[in-house]
Parts: sequence; C-alpha cells; structure tokens
Amino acid sequence: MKSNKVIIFLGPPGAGKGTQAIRLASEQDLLQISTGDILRDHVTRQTELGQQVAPILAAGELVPDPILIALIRDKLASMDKIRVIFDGFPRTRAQAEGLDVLLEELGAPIHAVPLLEVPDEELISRIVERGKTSGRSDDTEETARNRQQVYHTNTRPLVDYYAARGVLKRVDGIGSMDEVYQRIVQAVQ
Ligand SMILES: Nc1ncnc2c1ncn2[C@@H]1O[C@H](COP(=O)(O)OP(=O)(O)O)[C@@H](O)[C@H]1O
Repeated sequence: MKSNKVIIFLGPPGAGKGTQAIRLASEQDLLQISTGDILRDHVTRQTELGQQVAPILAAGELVPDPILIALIRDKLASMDKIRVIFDGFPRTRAQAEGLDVLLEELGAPIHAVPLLEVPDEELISRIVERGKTSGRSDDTEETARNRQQVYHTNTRPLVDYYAARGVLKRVDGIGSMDEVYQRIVQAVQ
C-alpha cells in the first residue's frame, strides 16, 4: 500500500508548473490538484462559485483565501491516501498555514516543495505565446504582468516559509521540458 505523499509546486505564473506537475503525478501515482483548473471549471459551468470568481480570474487577482482552503479541504476529505501534487496552491501565507492545519489533521507531511525558477521577462513571453493556443482568456500580456506582480507580492514569501522548514528544492526552469522534468525528479527524490 502506498503511503501519503504531498508535493507542492511553487513558481511564478508561466514557469511550466502545470505541465510538469501532470507528468510527475502520472509517473508517481499522485493526484495533481490545480486550483486554477478547478476555478476555471467552475467559471465554465457557471456555478455559483464560478460566477463569484470569474471577474477575479479575468483580472489576474487572487480569489479569497477561505474559498481556496474550503476547496482543498473538500478535495482531501475524499481521499483514502493523501497522495497529491498541489499546483497553484498555496499562493498566500494564509493558504499555506491553512494547508498546514489540514495536513496535520490528516497526518500527511509535506514531502518536498520544488520551486521552478524562471526569469520574469522569459515568463511574460511564454504566457503570451501560450495565450495564442490555450484559449485561456487570462493569458494576455496585461493580466500576465498583473499575475506576476501578484506572485511577487503574495506568493514569493512562501519560498522562505518552506525553505525554513527544509523542504524547498530550487529547480532551474530554463531548458527543454524533459531537462526540467529530470531536474524535478532528482529534486523530489
Ligand atoms: N491558490 C489560489 N489562490 C487565489 N487565487 C487562485 C489560486 N489558484 C488559482 N487562482 C486564480 O486562478 C487564476 C489562474 O491560476 P493558475 O491556473 O494557477 O495560473 P498561472 O498560470 O498564473 O499559474 C489566478 O490568476 C487566480 O485568479
């Protein structure tokens, strides 16, 4: 029987977290939880939550912490073993603390926090490129710049938060998908 395993992908928007997280999840039998995907799905289905968060996503701002923590609580509650990769969560210190409480209750410690490092200018051009094919309406240069700003202000401090706990693993995010993936595999071993 496999044991609990929690990996948190950290990194700026456009760093390639999603692609790498999906691959690692499938190869290590983990569930990838992308809060961006979950929220976009609510927007598409026009649920009550979707209607509430649509303008926030469109602006590249952050959805309120209690909403995210409740979403994650629900996801984890239905799991037998807690084997997950978080992608896009936590994004604030309050979310990180909320997650700590949940994981403590479930007896599932954080295994590793890979941080995908990519310089800012490279990121904007990647997001704008992705916007041409992704169909994601928040992949414009303007939202991309705002998301980057929001990352630096709110999410960047989590690097120190997890470094202090000894779980942070810095990964160079420049290179081919495969090269970066191999570095990630090494980092989370
Ligand atoms: N943990 C979170 N806290 C607050 N808002 C979030 C969170 N995750 C996703 N969102 C919202 O969804 C949008 C898209 O998230 P995501 O798919 O992770 O995009 P990115 O490409 O910026 O990493 C964010 O800009 C934000 O509005």
